Amino acid sequence: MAQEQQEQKQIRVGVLALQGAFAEHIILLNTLPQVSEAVAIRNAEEISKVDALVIPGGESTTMALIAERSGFWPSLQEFVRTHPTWGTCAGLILLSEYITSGGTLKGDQKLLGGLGISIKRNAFGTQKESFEAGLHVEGLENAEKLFPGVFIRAPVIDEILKPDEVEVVAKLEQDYGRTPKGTIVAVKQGHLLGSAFHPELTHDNRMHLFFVKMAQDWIAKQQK
Ligand SMILES: NC(=O)CC[C@H](N)C(=O)O
Repeated sequence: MAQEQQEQKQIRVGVLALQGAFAEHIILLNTLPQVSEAVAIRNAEEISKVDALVIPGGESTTMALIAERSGFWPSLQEFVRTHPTWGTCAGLILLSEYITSGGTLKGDQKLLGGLGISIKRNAFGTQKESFEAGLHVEGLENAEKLFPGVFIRAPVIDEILKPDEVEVVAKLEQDYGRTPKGTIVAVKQGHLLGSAFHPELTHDNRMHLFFVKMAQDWIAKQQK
């Protein structure tokens, strides 16, 4: 196993830099020996040169609008369909198949899709109601040490639409306002990872390591 991991090639990771907290992701990714370089991605040419992508937190509607107006949307969507991608917060929203509002499926926000989940935006309230919660993340290095989950106008995953394919990797461990303990806040499906919280706003790079290893494993499998 250790041998196998050593043989894995370093990967070049892009961070979507249309809007939001992309700089912080680049800094954390660049701390990992598994990453040859982490770079900002703003167009089709730049995305064609990376092995994996992170879509940061920010404003999902703004990111979609910028990508669409600049003509980047189709290649962004194609990349997400075919390469390891991790969405955090607004990024998780963009990777979802559906957005729910009051329990009804709504299809009016432009989404990249790929994760068989439905999502509820701004589920915890406003910016002022941001909070930090210790999380157990399935498969994280030193998993017994809680991961500091930073939630800012965060979405929640309110339904798993494809239970055979989607793996839950983190849940809230206590109630937060109207959002109950047990609410799903991170999932994995094939080459896609999504988290409602912001690991880039911590000094803990274990979620970044988790994604990069998942991406390396997935890429290695495709080449077999
Ligand atoms: N911190 C965030 O990324 C907030 C996400 C934002 N509420 C959205 O809907 O896109």
